[in-house]
Amino acid sequence: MTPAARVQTAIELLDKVIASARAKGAPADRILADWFKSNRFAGSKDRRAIRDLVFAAIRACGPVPESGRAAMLRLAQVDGSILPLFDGSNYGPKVIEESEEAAAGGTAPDWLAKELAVSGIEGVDAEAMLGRAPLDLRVNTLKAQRATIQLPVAAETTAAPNGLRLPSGTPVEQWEEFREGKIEVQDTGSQLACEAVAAQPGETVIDVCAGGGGKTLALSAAMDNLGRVIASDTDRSRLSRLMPRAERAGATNIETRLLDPGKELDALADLEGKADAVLVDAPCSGTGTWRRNPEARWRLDEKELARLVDIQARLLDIAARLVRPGGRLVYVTCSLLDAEGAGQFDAFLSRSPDFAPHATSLPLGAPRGQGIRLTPKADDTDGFFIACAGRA
Ligand SMILES: C[S@@+](CC[C@H](N)C(=O)[O-])C[C@H]1O[C@@H](n2cnc3c(N)ncnc32)[C@H](O)[C@@H]1O
Repeated sequence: MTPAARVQTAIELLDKVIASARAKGAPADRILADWFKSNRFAGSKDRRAIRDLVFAAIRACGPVPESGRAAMLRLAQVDGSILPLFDGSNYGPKVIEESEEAAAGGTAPDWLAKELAVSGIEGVDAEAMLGRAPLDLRVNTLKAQRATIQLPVAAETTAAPNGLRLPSGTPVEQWEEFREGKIEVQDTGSQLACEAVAAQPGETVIDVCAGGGGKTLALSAAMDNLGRVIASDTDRSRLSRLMPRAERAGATNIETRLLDPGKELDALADLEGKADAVLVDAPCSGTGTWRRNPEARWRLDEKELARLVDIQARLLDIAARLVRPGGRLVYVTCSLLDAEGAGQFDAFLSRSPDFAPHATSLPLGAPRGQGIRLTPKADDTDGFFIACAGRA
């Protein structure tokens, strides 16, 4: 493909990404993967170039762009090499007309940029939310040790006790060490959220929003397979991915429970007041993960944020009932918004006289409210809010 044809293809894919974000449909990654699968004429260099163009254009636009072409014109304003490719050549984008306008830049749609600003994220902190994420691994201590594991390429250690860092795009999923369950792909922030649970061998730990089990597996490893990890979620398909992963990781103390939305406690009733620790890795806006999913900011609106804030509050109250006296509750969101983080946790503490905040000591992050916040800018991790409270 010519460079101009790659730009035109990226424009057409951006149209699909924008439409999908508006309809809350498939993410950009999936849209690209589907297109590459059904357009085999695009070689690996074309695919890489198209992918880079699509994601660079997404990052370059703040609000949802009018069209893929407007998004590419915005990228052309910040990357001079693209402008001459609007040359009207065969398969290339047509020449720019005088009346054409580029999409607006910025970090996010205005309302969201304001929410971030009142949460202390603006300027360089906001820009870093759209940087590129490294590839972080967690060495699974059920099968290997960070100090001795041999990997095909050299990796840096991270601030997480079992963490390693590689350049993004390293094909770790093809490595034998991955297939053997010695390593898991997990962002450093996510690993530190598991550290905050301080799960001990022999304990009963509930991971209320376990999803595909990224954190569940880390909890099980921390417990050396001793005790119980109960992994629950309302999403059957996510939860169904957990047990095959647990098998690969050699994690044998995990049980799963599918929850009924609105009646979550029904499937957990036998554990009321019994858990040593309950982790609520709550559904959230994901504003901390834009480095990986930059178009996620186009999916969110005020109504959706309010819906998530309500669910988080409800899940905190459910989780509180599961904690035994003397036990602990850990609240985590991969969001940088106070409404989902410090503010949400303060509100929980003020309506829960049985619970008092616990100091959380982590090697990264800065205090925010009663918890700790990790940011892409300061910590080079996904953005996270992490807080812990103990039950009297
Ligand atoms: C941030 S994700 C969890 C990620 C997971 N803990 C991990 O580390 O891979 C939030 C999860 O909450 C789940 N969820 C949404 N509503 C829920 C509810 N009412 N009860 C339990 N889980 C819920 C979602 O299905 C999603 O898997």
